Amino acid sequence: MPDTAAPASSVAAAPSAAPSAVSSETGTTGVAIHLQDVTKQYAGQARPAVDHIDLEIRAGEMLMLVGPSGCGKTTTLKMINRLIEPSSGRIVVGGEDVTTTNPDWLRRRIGYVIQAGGLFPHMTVGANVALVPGMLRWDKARTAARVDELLELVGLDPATYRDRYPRELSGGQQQRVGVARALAADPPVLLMDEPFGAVDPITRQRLQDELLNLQEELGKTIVMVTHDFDEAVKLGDRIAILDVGARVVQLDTPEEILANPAEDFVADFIGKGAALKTLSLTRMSDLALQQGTTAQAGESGPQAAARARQAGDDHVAVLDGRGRPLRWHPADQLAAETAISAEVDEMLPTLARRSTLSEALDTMLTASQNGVIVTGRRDAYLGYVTVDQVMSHMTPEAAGASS
Ligand SMILES: Nc1ncnc2c1ncn2[C@@H]1O[C@H](COP(=O)(O)OP(=O)(O)OP(=O)(O)O)[C@@H](O)[C@H]1O
Repeated sequence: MPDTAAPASSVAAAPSAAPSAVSSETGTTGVAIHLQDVTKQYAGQARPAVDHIDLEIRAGEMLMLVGPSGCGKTTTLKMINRLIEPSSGRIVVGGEDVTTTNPDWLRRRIGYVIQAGGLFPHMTVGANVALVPGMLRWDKARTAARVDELLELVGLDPATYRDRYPRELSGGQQQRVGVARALAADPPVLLMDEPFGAVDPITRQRLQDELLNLQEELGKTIVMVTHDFDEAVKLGDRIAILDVGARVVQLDTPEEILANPAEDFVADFIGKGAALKTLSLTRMSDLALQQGTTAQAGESGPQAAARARQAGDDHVAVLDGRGRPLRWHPADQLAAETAISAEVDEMLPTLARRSTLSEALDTMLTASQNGVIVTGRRDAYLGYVTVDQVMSHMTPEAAGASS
């Protein structure tokens, strides 16, 4: 992957009239992208890196590009925002032929995220996120509000992180800032080139979950290059499997690719574990969530305890003011708290509703808990599932049926 840092003009987003808020009501949602007979011939290379590719990416979908090293994934991705100029063919984004568009303008309409966030080390987190608003000449107040809103959106407390430098953040936090920066001007399209390639497996899983939750809220069109087929299965609405010259060997849902690989090439690529991987296709959202009793920090303990007793629950999920889970608390102990404390259990096992059942089992085993909390948009509590629910879903009789 011939990539190091993103040039300033490639970091993100939308035309100057873009709305300033990211929310399901006002946010810009995805648009379709169509690569029509696109070829890239690099100078001095015997064969085109991308050879007459035709690819339709649907509005609002997350499309994963996978394939062997050097098959042209990154070249295909970068032609969409013209970081690489196609040699021939047409690329249509949101109904508009962008092959003739001013590339700078185009790159502001298309968010771009690379490994480790591609942050500028000499700029604070806030300044990194404010890059595109700066280019679009937003005024100070609007930019500052937007920076805080985006940091919040990607799960970083603005007051804590806004003035830090990238070196003062973990890899996962840097990656979140990279996503915030790419979303700054609310672009309809996000291009992601191995965004989670540089982080450890646990952080990677968390970032994937966060991206799924974020995407549920934002509905962008996301095109992502990954080396990791499991990541493609987990995140992709559809997966494009490419061979040399970016030949599209199969373009379909993860379920369909695993069940019916189009060619021996695909079967080899997805590996012998395909049958097992189908287990990873069942998501938490396929299970009936248990609602449980919830209580908000600050409210009366005895009242919450009484609600739990009435519902027959011996534990209560304590939530913060935004509905995010803080901890599990034994109901009988709550009865002694006049106002329920906002104490956080750092080890509380939580998963996004689009996480897979194998991840749920992993999480429960790691935390030695027999249940896991399921969160949705902005990490808000949705309910929980128990280890028994997960196990019963994994028995052969349950395959194909939803509980
Ligand atoms: N700037 C360049 N000049 C010449 N050849 C290049 C250039 N960039 C990429 N290539 C070649 O084009 C082909 C496709 O490269 P590309 O980076 O798109 O593949 P990829 O599938 O993303 O690879 P990887 O998975 O290893 O990142 C490779 O053979 C590569 O060597």
